Order: sequence, then C-alpha cells, then structure tokens
Amino acid sequence: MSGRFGARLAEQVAAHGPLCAGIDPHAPLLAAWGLADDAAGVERFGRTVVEALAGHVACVKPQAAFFERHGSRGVAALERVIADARDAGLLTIVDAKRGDIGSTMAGYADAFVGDSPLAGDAVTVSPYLGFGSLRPLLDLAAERGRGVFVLALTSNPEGASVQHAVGADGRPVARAVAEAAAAENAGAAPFGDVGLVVGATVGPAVAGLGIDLDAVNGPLLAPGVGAQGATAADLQQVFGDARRLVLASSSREVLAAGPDPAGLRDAARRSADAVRAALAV
Ligand SMILES: O=C(O)c1cc(=O)[nH]c(=O)n1[C@@H]1O[C@H](COP(=O)(O)O)[C@@H](O)[C@H]1O
Repeated sequence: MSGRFGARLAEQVAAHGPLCAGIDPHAPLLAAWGLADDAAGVERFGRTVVEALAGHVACVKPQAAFFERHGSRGVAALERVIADARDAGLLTIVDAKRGDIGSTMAGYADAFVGDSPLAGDAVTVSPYLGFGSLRPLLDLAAERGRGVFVLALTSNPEGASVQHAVGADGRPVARAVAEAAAAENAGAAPFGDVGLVVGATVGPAVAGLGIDLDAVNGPLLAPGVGAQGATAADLQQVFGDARRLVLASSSREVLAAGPDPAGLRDAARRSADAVRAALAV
C-alpha cells in the first residue's frame, strides 16, 4: 500500500468510474449462487467477487455483518477476502460501521485501520456517540494512510430522526458531522481521507439541512443505488456541486448477476457507466 487513501481512490475512480461494488453475501444471494449459507459459502462468494472485479471497479465494500453472522469462521473468511483484494490491488472499504466511546474506539482502530487482518483500505464508522469519539480511529487511520467513511445522512428512512435533528449548538446533526469531516480534510488534494456516507436516497435533505458537501473535500460514499431504489439520476439532485467527490455504492444489483465473473463485470460496468454519466451532467 503506497500513498494516502484519498489519492489512491481518486486514481481508481479515474481509471474505472465512480462505483464501489458491495460484497453482501445475503442468504438468498448465496442460494442463487448455489452456495451454502455458511462460512465456506460467504468466503467463496467474496473471493469470487474480488477475482471477477479486480481491475474493473474502483473498489469493493465487504459488508462485515454477513461474515460475522457465521462467527469466527465467517470473520476469518472476511480476512481472506480482504487479503485477496489487497493482493489483487483492489481497494477495500470494510463496512463495519463501528462507533463507541473513545477508549473502546482505540480497539476498533487497531482492528480496522491498524495491523489486524481485518484492516482494508478504509472502514465505515458511526459518529453518533459524538464525532470526537472517533478520534483514536481517525488518528490511526491518518498515520497509516487509510480512509474513514463517517455516516452522515444514511440511506434508510429511520436515519432522519437522528440525523436531521438540531443539536444543542443550533446546527442539524448531519451538518455538524459534515463540518467536522471537512476540518479533517482541510488543504488535502485531490481530496482527503475522511469521507462521508450520504445515501443516494436522501432527496433534498442535503440542501434542506444547509450542508455544503463540496466543502467536505473528502469522498462521498453513496449507497442506495439499485436495490434501494435510487437511480444514477438521483445522484445529481442529492450531490449538486459536490459530484466530483461521489463514489456510488451498489451491492445486490451487481451481485445478482453472479456467480459468472463476466456477468458480474458487465453489471458493474453498466452501473459504473450510468453513475459516471449522471455525475458528468
Ligand atoms: O455504509 C454503508 O455502506 C451504508 C450506509 C447507508 O446509509 N445505507 C446502506 O445501505 N449502506 C450499506 O450499503 C449496502 C447497500 O446494499 P444494496 O442495497 O444491496 O445496494 C449495505 O451493505 C448497507 O449496509
């Protein structure tokens, strides 16, 4: 791994388009792929996606939950998927969505951005114990050149009850998260290593909450494209002038084309082309 996460991601997006393919081995997808719903099944699933998409997409995002549901052997499978991706030169965002008090966050930092085999190129985290609680993980990620994606406006409808709420300082909570991320990325080029998660499904919320996403100057991971109903065109409305920072994410829509590697590549290519076209407008 050489160079900082933001710079490496920018290079991959330039080469392959602004799409991150999720690796979410849901039980129905395992069945559709003819795989058992066990640790060996999720391992085969994940490694197949990596082998098919390495060199064809900007990055992959293994969803830790679907590996963890098989206990320690599932976690070992996740480690092997991450190792395969690293060997293949494919960037990984480990979707673990961790968040805890600062002293415990230091443990998650070691696990996901330190020396552990669970560390990919970046990790997703939740700031809803307070953005400051993420500090140990942000610091270790910065030291190692890894990336962090902080949940801001999530793609699920329930998220608004927390994220749109106005905090004690008068700012909507999601806006405060965005401004804290912007402070981490100040001065970085082409952009920094601290990204936000902003669902492609959030409609007019960004503008409505007064959030300046362009000022974040970090990658904006946009899940919700495909299975959750958002289209590439929704990205234009949600992201406005911050389109240069968007990394759309899609899992089930791409994965449904497997296990045939050519089918996975075609589905990823179609999604990446649609996203690139929508963001170019
Ligand atoms: O952090 C994420 O990736 C994420 C944040 C969010 O707000 N919404 C969201 O759907 N995700 C993840 O993105 C993936 C979406 O999968 P599909 O709906 O199948 O494309 C899942 O792994 C979710 O956990």
